[in-house]
Amino acid sequence: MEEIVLETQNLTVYYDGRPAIEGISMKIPRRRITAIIGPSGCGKSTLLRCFNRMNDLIPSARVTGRVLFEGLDLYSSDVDVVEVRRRIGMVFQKPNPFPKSIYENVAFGPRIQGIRDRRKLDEIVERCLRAAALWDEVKDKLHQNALTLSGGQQQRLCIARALATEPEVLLMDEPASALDPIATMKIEDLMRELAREYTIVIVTHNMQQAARVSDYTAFMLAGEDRVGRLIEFGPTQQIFTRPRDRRTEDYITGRFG
Ligand SMILES: Nc1ncnc2c1ncn2[C@@H]1O[C@H](COP(=O)(O)OP(=O)(O)OP(=O)(O)O)[C@@H](O)[C@H]1O
Repeated sequence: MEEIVLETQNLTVYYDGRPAIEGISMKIPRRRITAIIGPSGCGKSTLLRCFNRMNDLIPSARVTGRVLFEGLDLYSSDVDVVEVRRRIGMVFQKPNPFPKSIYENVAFGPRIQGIRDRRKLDEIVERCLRAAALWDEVKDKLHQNALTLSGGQQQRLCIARALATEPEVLLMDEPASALDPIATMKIEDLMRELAREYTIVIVTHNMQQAARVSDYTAFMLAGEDRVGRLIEFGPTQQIFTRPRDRRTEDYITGRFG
C-alpha cells in the first residue's frame, strides 16, 4: 500500500458561482509522480491549484469539500498559507525566474525564511542546483542574470528555486510545454530523479509524457454541462493499457480531445 500525502474529498471549485470541477476525490501517493490528464478546459490546472491554495489568488474562486495534506485540512481557517506553499511548491508552464542572478533566484526563499549566513546560503544554492541537474552548466556564472539562460535552463532554475524551501511536494503545471524536445527530456529525467525524494503532481496535455514519467494517472473530463470530473484514477500502466472507463479509452486512443 502506498503512503498518501495529499487527498481531496468531494472537492468542488466554483468561479463566479459556477462549478468548474465537481466532486473530485483522489489520493496522491508519496514519492510518486501523479499525472493529471484530460482535454483542454476540463479543470486540470484548477485542481492542481487546490493542492497549495493557489486558487486563493483568484477572487472569483470558491472551494468546497476538503483537501488533506498529511491529514491536515488545507482549507481550514487556522492554516498558514505561506507555510503550505513552502511545503508544497509550484512550477509553472512558462519559466518565470526573477530578473536577478542565478544565485539570488535560488537563495530568495531561504533569505525570506531568515537565513543570512553566506556559507549556509552557498550550500543551499549548490545543493538545489545540483538536485535540479543545472549545477554543472551554471557553476561558473552564478552571478549572471537568470534571464540569460535558455528556456530549459530557466525551467530547471525554477525547479531549483522551488526546492530551496525544502518542500515535500512539487506541483508542476505543464512544466515542459514551452520547451523543445531535448529540454523536455531533461525535465522528464529530472522528474524521475526528484521522485526519489519528493512527491510530484504534474498537469500535462501530452499523453506520451504522462505515460513516460508518471506512476499514477488521473483522467478528467468535462461533460456537456462543462463541469470537469474525475473519470478514472489508477496506476499509469493500467490507465494506458487497460482503462476501465470507455471515456478514458477514447481519450488515450485519440478518439477525442
Ligand atoms: N480565473 C478563472 N476565472 C473564471 N473561470 C476560470 C478561471 N480559470 C479557469 N476557469 C475556467 O475553469 C475551467 C477549467 O479551467 P482550467 O484552466 O482549470 O482547465 P485545464 O484543464 O487546466 O485547461 P488547459 O488544459 O486548457 O490549461 C474552464 O472552463 C475555464 O474557463
